[in-house]
Amino acid sequence: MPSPAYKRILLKLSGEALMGDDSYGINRATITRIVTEIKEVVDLGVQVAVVIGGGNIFRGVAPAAEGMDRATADYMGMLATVMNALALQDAMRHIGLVSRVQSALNIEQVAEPYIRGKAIRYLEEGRVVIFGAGTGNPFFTTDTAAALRGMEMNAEIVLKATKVDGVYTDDPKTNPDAMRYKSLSFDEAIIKNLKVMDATALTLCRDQSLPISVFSIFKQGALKRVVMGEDEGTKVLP
Ligand SMILES: Nc1ncnc2c1ncn2[C@@H]1O[C@H](COP(=O)(O)OP(=O)(O)OP(=O)(O)O)[C@@H](O)[C@H]1O
Ligand SMILES: O=c1ccn([C@@H]2O[C@H](COP(=O)(O)O)[C@@H](O)[C@H]2O)c(=O)[nH]1
Repeated sequence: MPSPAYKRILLKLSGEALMGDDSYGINRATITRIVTEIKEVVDLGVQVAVVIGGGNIFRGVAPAAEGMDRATADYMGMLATVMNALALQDAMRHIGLVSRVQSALNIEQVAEPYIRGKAIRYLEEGRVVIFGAGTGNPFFTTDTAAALRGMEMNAEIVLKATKVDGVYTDDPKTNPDAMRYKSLSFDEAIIKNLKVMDATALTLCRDQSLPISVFSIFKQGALKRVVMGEDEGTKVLP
């Protein structure tokens, strides 16, 4: 029986992926499928830390945020990720997966604060740690939070589970001729401005030699295939 390629991963889950076919919010069947896939890799002995995005909730209120002070809108976005983190934890509990939510914003009646040592301890105990509220700072994204927490957790790789099945030469949603990379370097992704992940996140990962794997969360079994080191999605490498 082949063993997983990684002992500890940082999984960045797209907030929008939780919508399933709905136009906003959290789709129950979709979140259940996603946590079931996470459980499969936890059952292989892989330590899993999760950073969750907020696009499914935040983009729904985006029209109201128009013209709003940027930092205020960003705090709203971070709170949206806390809601997703709680929903994810609840869905995990339903399938018998034990997790802990840590928030980068102090909201202690709702979630424990982010404490690096405690998070690492949870991972060593086989618990999934879900990081909410991104980095806790406006003007950043949850991709950057994934890079940051990935480094802090000493994860071997950041897995970006998103709506597309890899990094393309151009945005595949707007350019049907875009071609998918099997792998590419951080420098290439940054220089060509391939917007699948923001430049701050890419630069952080490059500087710390933390590889990234981009794959589709809609593709059944893709997470497990990436964890097993199989050919799936795109790898961004130092
Ligand atoms: N060169 C590219 N290759 C692949 N995807 C690209 C590229 N350029 C732009 N994209 C777009 O980037 C999107 C993924 O990044 P995005 O930040 O929007 O999502 P996310 O971080 O997964 O979600 P969320 O913000 O909801 O958490 C894809 O849906 C795709 O349309
Ligand atoms: O560190 C962070 C992370 C997020 N935000 C805000 O939240 C939303 C939702 O995050 P996504 O990465 O787009 O899923 C984001 O648009 C920011 O407004 C933040 O300010 N700081």
